[in-house]
Amino acid sequence: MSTPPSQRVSIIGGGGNVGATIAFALLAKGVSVEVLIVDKADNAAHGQAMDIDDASFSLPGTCRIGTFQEAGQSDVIIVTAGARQKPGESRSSLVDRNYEIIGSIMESMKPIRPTARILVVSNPVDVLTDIAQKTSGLPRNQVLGSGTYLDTGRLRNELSVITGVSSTSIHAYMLGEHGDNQFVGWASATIGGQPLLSHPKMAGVDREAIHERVRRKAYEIIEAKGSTYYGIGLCAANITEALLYNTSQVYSVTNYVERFGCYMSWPAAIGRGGVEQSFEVRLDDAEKKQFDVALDAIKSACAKF
Ligand SMILES: NC(=O)C1=CN([C@@H]2O[C@H](COP(=O)(O)OP(=O)(O)OC[C@H]3O[C@@H](n4cnc5c(N)ncnc54)[C@H](O)[C@@H]3O)[C@@H](O)[C@H]2O)C=CC1
Ligand SMILES: CC(=O)C(=O)O
Repeated sequence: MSTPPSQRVSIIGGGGNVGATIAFALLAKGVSVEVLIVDKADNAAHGQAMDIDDASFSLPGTCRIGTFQEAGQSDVIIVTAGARQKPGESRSSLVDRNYEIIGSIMESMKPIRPTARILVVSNPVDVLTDIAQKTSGLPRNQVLGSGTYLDTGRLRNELSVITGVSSTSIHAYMLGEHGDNQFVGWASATIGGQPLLSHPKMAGVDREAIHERVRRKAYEIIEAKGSTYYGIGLCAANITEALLYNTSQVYSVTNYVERFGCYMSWPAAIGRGGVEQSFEVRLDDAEKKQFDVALDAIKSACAKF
């Protein structure tokens, strides 16, 4: 396509696996957007941008390499830059390596367009989203993270196999933290208006085993192939689509929840302005305890920066 589309999405860290996969997923979904790949590794960014743009010949979007200044003027800025987990390593252990990267990226992009929306994907995503908001200076609703959207997809796939219902028709969320303290919102989960737990095929199911498989899925993939990128590629593309097309889709993203007093992975409606509504989710007593652990972990990590 010779004329770039009018909306621009920049991916900082797009020279790496996650950023490049998000770029490809956005274009492959048919989103009419100019994607800019920005990375401190120029050569990797150049290569990824050329390779991804090769896929655009039959699509409405385009892809090219970009600068930090151009990224700062984009409609949506996606951050995937930084270290990733080694096998067996937790997401939270990345914070010391990644928090300075987030701060320096925000500085390099300034002045940031006041209407830009920032989507953080780098880990630990809940804490880094808080740092991105503070260092970018943008309003809280315009700075969000991919949160437990990916974990929610993993959960719904598990539940789909058990119940025989499409994962898109199962309303169940992984909540709290995109990390070891994520938990399943069993008490609020429904299928077709019916509580999930009253579905006949859920009787006798080992719920703790499901929770553990979802919680450990990233570890398992990283152990086997070094990193994860396809799942998050599509999740981030879906969130970006909601931001560009004002769809008000509900995803469990990292968003600032006023009543919790911090960023947390929690269901929210996403539209052009960023986070439009954050929802109250009914928790049972066991889930309330898990919630407290996740809240405490995020708050104490954020307090260090
Ligand atoms: N939130 C989620 O669900 C997921 C998050 N991730 C996270 O995404 C991040 C990226 O993972 P991968 O793409 O696999 O890593 P990668 O190593 O393939 O790519 C990281 C890229 O960041 C770039 N980079 C580093 N510092 C930079 C800076 N200051 N400015 C610009 N670019 C910079 C590197 O040059 C590299 O190209 C990790 O933190 C990982 O944990 C990964 C999968 C899922
Ligand atoms: C790496 C990571 O955060 C995930 O795949 O969930």
